[in-house]
Amino acid sequence: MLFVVELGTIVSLLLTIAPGLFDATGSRVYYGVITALLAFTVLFANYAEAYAELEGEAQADSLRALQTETKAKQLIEPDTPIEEIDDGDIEIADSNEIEAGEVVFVDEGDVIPRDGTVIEGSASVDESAITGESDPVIRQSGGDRTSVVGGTEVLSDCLKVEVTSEQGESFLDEMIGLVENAQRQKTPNEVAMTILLSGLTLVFVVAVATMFFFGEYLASFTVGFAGLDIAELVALLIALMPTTIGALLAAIRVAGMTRVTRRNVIAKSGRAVEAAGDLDALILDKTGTITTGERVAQDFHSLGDANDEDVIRASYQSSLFDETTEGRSIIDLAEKMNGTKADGGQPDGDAVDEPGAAVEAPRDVDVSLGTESLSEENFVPFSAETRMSGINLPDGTEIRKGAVDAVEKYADSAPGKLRQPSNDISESGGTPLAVAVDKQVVGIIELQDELKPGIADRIAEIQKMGVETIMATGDNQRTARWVADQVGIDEFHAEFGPEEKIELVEDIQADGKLVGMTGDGTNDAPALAKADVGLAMNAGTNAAKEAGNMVDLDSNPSKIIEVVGIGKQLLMTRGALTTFSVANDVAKYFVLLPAILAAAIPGLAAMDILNLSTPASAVTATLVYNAFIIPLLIPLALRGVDYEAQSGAQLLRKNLIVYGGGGLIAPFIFIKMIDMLFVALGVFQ
Ligand SMILES: Nc1ncnc2c1ncn2[C@@H]1O[C@H](COP(=O)(O)OP(=O)(O)OP(=O)(O)O)[C@@H](O)[C@H]1O
Ligand SMILES: [K+]
Ligand SMILES: [Mg+2]
Repeated sequence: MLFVVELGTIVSLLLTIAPGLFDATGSRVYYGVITALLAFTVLFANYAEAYAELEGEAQADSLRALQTETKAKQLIEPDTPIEEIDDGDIEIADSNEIEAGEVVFVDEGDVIPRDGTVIEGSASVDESAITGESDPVIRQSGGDRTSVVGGTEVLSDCLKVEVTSEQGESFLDEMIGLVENAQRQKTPNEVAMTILLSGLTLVFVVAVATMFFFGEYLASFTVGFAGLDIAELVALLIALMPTTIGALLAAIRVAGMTRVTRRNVIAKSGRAVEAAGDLDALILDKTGTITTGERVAQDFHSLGDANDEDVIRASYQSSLFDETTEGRSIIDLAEKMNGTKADGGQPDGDAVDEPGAAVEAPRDVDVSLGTESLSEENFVPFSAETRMSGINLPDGTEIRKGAVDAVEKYADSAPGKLRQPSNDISESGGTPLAVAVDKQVVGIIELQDELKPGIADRIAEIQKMGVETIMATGDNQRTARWVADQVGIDEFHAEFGPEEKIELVEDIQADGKLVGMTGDGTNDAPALAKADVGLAMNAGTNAAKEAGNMVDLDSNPSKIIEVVGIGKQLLMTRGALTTFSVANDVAKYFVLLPAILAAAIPGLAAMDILNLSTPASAVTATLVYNAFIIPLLIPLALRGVDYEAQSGAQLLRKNLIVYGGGGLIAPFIFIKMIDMLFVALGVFQ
């Protein structure tokens, strides 16, 4: 399209130099003015594109500024336990010399040399360099918070990190490349739109060319009419072409991506942002997305012949090497209860973590937690597939804890009483974990989580946008139902492992729908990769970050709700400006046609509702409007049209009225005003 405008500019430039060319009759000044206005159109359209590229460079530069060179403490013997590491075990190296697979020690105050996975330790890390968020975050081995980003600083405690990326291939390097690329790359919708615009352009070229020959034909028998003016026909062609939207497409895309980046989300492609705006369904997991994810042990319940001590001891032992949030909290609670008497919380001499610390349910227990002989080799880590974790004691005793249905299947016998207490826990939104010793269920651990503040409102907002909300959780049916009811989610699936999550994504896609999903775990990675919008958490695992097409640097899974809003706004802005642009073109047609053809067909004067001073003034005023509307609309393209959560049909209607109606009227008003200005200034008289 821009090419046609450029050609038109050349034609009118030729006329300016040699006004007699192509039998034209206008003055050199007139053609000069037309040439200048066409050149401005080209300039403004290029400016909008160039702006898009500059913005991409600026974003890439700000990411580049985060890359720092530091010293790394390489571990000579990677297996050295973290608490035994001293100066003799480390070798200082430049961070750029470290290779993937090597293990480094990062102490309090050190900068993490490169991206990696925490393999031992738990520390608070200042990630403000990449997230801008000043609150430190916890990074720890095991669970879903294992990934660390090079350039961030350990504030307290220390970590053993296995480096996962080669020099120049870190998360940031990759993001820089993606951001630079994404700014230039057209999205599939944009490509489709460009093809449509090119098609329209072709139709207009043919139509206007036909008009020229029609003019020649009229001239052959009309006295005093020498044919249509070539420069005026070029002006008509360019006024008719949807130049406005063509020029603004790139700026609209970049503005959308910039808005996403400002929310601390890195979108790997414009396509991802656009897809977010078109989502039909959104899959959210429960723990950590709808709830805070701080699923903490509150109480132990014994069942059958077992007593509280048995349950606490078994829970404690099975959690000793369990580095998940749940596992750590079980250890905390068991240590608190051990040595806390019901009569006043007096410690009785055994190991007490925080003397006098508030305990939810003080018990009269004194458990020998019996951990002396346990070692990590006997530990059975939690997995989302088994939904259990545990330990095998040296004497052969097997202890398992996990989701009630999973433990029931695993155990030989479950006391009949198991159902009632676990249902009670679930029906208040808690998660019961059944504990089994030698395949006999001995009790239940009560975990409690909290809903994220404001989550119900955010879900309602998504639903208002016409997006179906689906919760898929590994937790049990009752807990899932309770949470789903609390937050008003449309549909929920419980007891879902990673396989079922992928199948769910595929099932929805099979209906031709676009699906979004958030996740952080290695187990979410396949489903994240499958989803049309996969928002991975920066704090999550590296597998998830690679699989998703967006990464949230703040690791806030409900951020996808904002991304959906931004995507919708992007699509709406594009829709609104397209409507406006096309309506403009229709209006310009009715201004120009009578002006250009009046000499040939006097009857057309009736169409000239604006009653413009002269045909030359009409052509010039239209071209002024056509060129300057582009820079005038750049701010709107960048800011985005006002947006509120509404269904697609409502939005479409509003769009048509505001931007379609406005687009029809605006040219008439402005062109008339420019014409009046010309009259006042005495031009074209
Ligand atoms: N450390 C653990 N040891 C044993 N069982 C666990 C542990 N953590 C969680 N579980 C049980 O396994 C179930 C499945 O966990 P998973 O992480 O797949 O899903 P979730 O965290 O409950 O839910 P979501 O999919 O919404 O994040 C949990 O609901 C819980 O019953
Ligand atoms: K136009
Ligand atoms: Mg989980």
